Amino acid sequence: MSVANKVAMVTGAAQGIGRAASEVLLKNGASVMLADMNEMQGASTLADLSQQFGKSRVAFVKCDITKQDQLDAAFATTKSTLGGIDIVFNNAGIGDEGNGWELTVDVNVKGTMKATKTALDHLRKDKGGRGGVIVNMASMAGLNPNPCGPVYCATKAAVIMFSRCWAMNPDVSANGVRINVLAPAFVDTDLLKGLQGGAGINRPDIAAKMVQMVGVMSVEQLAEAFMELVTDDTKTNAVLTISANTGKAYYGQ
Ligand SMILES: NC(=O)C1=CN([C@@H]2O[C@H](COP(=O)(O)OP(=O)(O)OC[C@H]3O[C@@H](n4cnc5c(N)ncnc54)[C@H](O)[C@@H]3O)[C@@H](O)[C@H]2O)C=CC1
Ligand SMILES: CCCCC/C=C\C=C\C(=O)C/C=C\C/C=C\CCCC(=O)O
Repeated sequence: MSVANKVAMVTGAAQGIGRAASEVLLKNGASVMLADMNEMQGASTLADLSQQFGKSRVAFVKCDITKQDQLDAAFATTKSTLGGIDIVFNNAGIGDEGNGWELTVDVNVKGTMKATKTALDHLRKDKGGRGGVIVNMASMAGLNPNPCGPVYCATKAAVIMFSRCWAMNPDVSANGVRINVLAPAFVDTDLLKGLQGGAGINRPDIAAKMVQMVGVMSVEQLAEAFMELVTDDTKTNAVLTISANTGKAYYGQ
């Protein structure tokens, strides 16, 4: 599927991987709603991307994915501002193993689940949508256990299983929706800088060794992998792993 003239909504789009994915969608002719809870960073990213791609194809909506009313409003605004919705990248996520561990569960698990269910309500043809594709952001940490982030790893494992169960539901495929998962290892973003700073994780010394051993990818590499899951119509219920040292591989294939 070509993304030209399609409409996408990307959560966590104000920076990092979400911003890079939004940029590549725009480069390939899509319109993009940048959804993020960080209004200040969102406004700055919107200003940059509007300058590059024009004001008519990109917009920002404040959306905390843990809040159902904000998700409902974000989807409604996407449709009214950009003329529909075809692609949803549920990318927003955090990693805090310390005092904020429950928020990690709320954002990564409950937020992603809420956003997926809301996306299905807007994309499914039997619900008035026009079909499309949902990509949910997990992590290789959801497939490979490590001692640094038990909560984070568990949340990403939940994202993988939740997404795969929905993807294989015949009511989803029969109504034109594909669901895929992106599961990267380390990427050069603020989230990784937090990990490298040792904030909110267990055994930062082990985490530092893992990062050194596995290597770090650019956000552009992630944007390219995301586009593969969006544009390849044969991909549904696919979990694309990607890491600096081993490259891309489809889990279980
Ligand atoms: N950076 C890495 O090494 C890896 C990141 N990931 C995943 O990629 C996704 C994006 O992470 P990065 O770009 O690295 O992080 P980042 O910290 O640079 O960007 C995350 C964005 O999500 C937004 N966000 C956080 N909580 C939110 C909420 N409740 N509602 C809406 N927006 C929210 C933030 O404001 C921020 O703009 C996350 O799900 C993360 O777990 C997965 C594997 C590796
Ligand atoms: C681990 C604590 C989480 C803190 C959040 C910060 C960064 C998140 C990074 C990731 O999601 C990637 C994490 C782990 C990668 C897991 C395994 C790497 C193995 C890769 C390989 O074998 O090539």
